[in-house]
Amino acid sequence: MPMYTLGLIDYTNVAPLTAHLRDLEGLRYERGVPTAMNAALLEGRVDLSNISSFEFVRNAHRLAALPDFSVSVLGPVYSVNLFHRRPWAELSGQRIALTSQSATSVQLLRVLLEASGVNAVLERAEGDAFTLLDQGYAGVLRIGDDALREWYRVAGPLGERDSMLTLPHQRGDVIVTDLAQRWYDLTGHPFTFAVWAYRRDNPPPAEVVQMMREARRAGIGELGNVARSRAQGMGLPARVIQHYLWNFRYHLEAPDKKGLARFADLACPGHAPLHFGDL
Ligand SMILES: C=C(O[C@@H]1C=C(C(=O)O)C=C[C@H]1O)C(=O)O
Repeated sequence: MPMYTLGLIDYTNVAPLTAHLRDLEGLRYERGVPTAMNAALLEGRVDLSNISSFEFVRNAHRLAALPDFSVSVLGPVYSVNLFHRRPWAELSGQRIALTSQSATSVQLLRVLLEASGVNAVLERAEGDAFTLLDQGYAGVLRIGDDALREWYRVAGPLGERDSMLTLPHQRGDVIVTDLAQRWYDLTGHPFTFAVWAYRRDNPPPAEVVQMMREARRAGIGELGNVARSRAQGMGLPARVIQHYLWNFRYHLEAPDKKGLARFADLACPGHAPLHFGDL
């Protein structure tokens, strides 16, 4: 195989898909946050990567996606959160801090605010949710592992016998709104955060896709081990990580595509038709 570069957004939510990726001759890996991998794919530095679904939609004229890979959820996601002190409906005219790691979640937030008639001031600002709230932001958008940890500071602890579903959404005056849950409440659809995309003129070799499918089967098949190995680095109980992981829909099924199509129309009106490869 000629040199081929596979990009990886290295968040815990993709660990079941990446834990068993193998080395193939000519294959190299490049890791980064979503906005870094979006740019790497569009600029030709990686050949195939999980990227923000919004960037896939925005560049639908030149990209295609693997037909059966996604990071989607139906209902809560736990790691794409708006942290806020005032109720959601009172965020009009208030400043909300956005992470520069995200493309999709920023657009999801815009869509959800607009759907409830809230007109907030969105600004880029880095830092953990609690620090930014203390600095005067009325809301802070966080994604990925940091968002999961900060959610647990609000919602935890989860006892051995507790269910994740009964954890609180508020501690003191800090409220956490899970954006995927809010999307579900609004539309009844799953939400697709990431797809595995490539430039249409550069489809992936079949052996790479085959290896990725084998890795996914192995990773999902031993989710408990994947959760335990990620839990240490995350500083969270393995049972929290395990629930977090099995909650994802990793196969881009028909309901996920419907949700993605709805998001595409809301976030990027006039986009080109979405193209899924026949691989
Ligand atoms: C579920 C998540 O989804 C990620 C969010 C992304 C974005 O906001 O652009 C991109 C890729 C996803 O893997 C998360 O970050 O927790």
